[in-house]
Amino acid sequence: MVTAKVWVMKKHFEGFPQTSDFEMKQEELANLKDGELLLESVFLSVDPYMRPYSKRDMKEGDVMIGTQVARIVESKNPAFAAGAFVVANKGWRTHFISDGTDLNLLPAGWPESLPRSLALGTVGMPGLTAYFGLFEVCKMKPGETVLVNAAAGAVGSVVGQLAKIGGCKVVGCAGSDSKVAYLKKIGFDEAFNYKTITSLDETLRKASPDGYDCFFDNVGGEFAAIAINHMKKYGRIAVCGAISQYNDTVPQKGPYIQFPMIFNELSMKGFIVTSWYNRREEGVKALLKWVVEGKLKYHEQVTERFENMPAAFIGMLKGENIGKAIVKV
Ligand SMILES: NC(=O)C1=CN([C@@H]2O[C@H](COP(=O)(O)OP(=O)(O)OC[C@H]3O[C@@H](n4cnc5c(N)ncnc54)[C@H](OP(=O)(O)O)[C@@H]3O)[C@@H](O)[C@H]2O)C=CC1
Ligand SMILES: CCCCCCCCC/C=C/C=O
Repeated sequence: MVTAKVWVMKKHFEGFPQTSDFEMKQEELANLKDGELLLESVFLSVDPYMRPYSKRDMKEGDVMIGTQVARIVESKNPAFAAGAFVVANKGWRTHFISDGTDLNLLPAGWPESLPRSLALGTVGMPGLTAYFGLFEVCKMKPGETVLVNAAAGAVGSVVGQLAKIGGCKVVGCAGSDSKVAYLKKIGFDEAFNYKTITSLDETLRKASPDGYDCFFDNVGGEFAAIAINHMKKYGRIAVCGAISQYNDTVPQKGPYIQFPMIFNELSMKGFIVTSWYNRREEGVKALLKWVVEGKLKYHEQVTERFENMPAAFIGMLKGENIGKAIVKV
């Protein structure tokens, strides 16, 4: 009999999540039936979507939602061998049982030199968000200028690098000087600390006096309200996230966007990455290839121990991560 540790959301978050909103519990797993697998989580992901999705989809006492890279400990399913690694969507759990239908094996030929945790980051859901958001939603073209916020994070750092690979000028912002230095290191043309500038309007104008063709928006709120006025004619905005609003208890009221939308004939499209998962394999293959070739750099903020899942989640929401926030069990 295997005992799994799980983290439940004890209480719905009010404003910023607190460690006291979580509780660690134990779950006894049943013996395996034919066709089933026993898996242990090796790396778990903490992501911004968990905050708004907890409000929309979860009730108090539910196991926290989330994905993991897991190792198959025991298999009674001929399609999966013990020892193989998969990406699963089983929530904050150390161990779980699956019938295999909801698992994705790591791509064949995953290089030994690459951390498997990349399957939760640059070569996983956040990387795919950047890939489909930039190429399909923004419809980025060579020679254009791309703006991205939360640029040093899991999605933003890939957006900037893919835009460079695609022959664009890239402007990014992040919340600390060390993040700005990281953006320069991975090839951003212009980068600034949005917390220390005196005027976002002036900074955006200086970084690209002609404006922006594409705006990959991870932040929403006031930043987006100002950035929209810097779009070029026929500019495209991918509404990917709104992290500046996830912990609000009172909804923000912003300036209205109709004038810049009309006068510059802008396109603005929200998207959810999983809607593109019919092309997941294509995206994973492309991202893995760029990583292996050294064209797509990655950084991970690894928190040790399953016990620290809530701290890692809260830290990521506060901006403590450069690159992808990961927990190593
Ligand atoms: N639509 C989709 O399918 C998907 C959307 N997303 C969205 O993409 C965005 C980025 O996600 P991801 O890359 O995983 O996360 P990150 O790795 O970027 O981590 C979150 C970052 O957000 C920044 N941040 C936090 N609060 C604020 C704030 N008030 N204003 C500005 N920045 C803030 C912090 O960086 P800093 O120090 O720079 O402030 C923090 O490090 C999120 O909005 C997320 O919800 C992600 C995946 C899929
Ligand atoms: C099969 C993997 C499921 C992971 C769900 C990820 C959904 C992300 C959508 C994000 C929205 C905003 O952050």
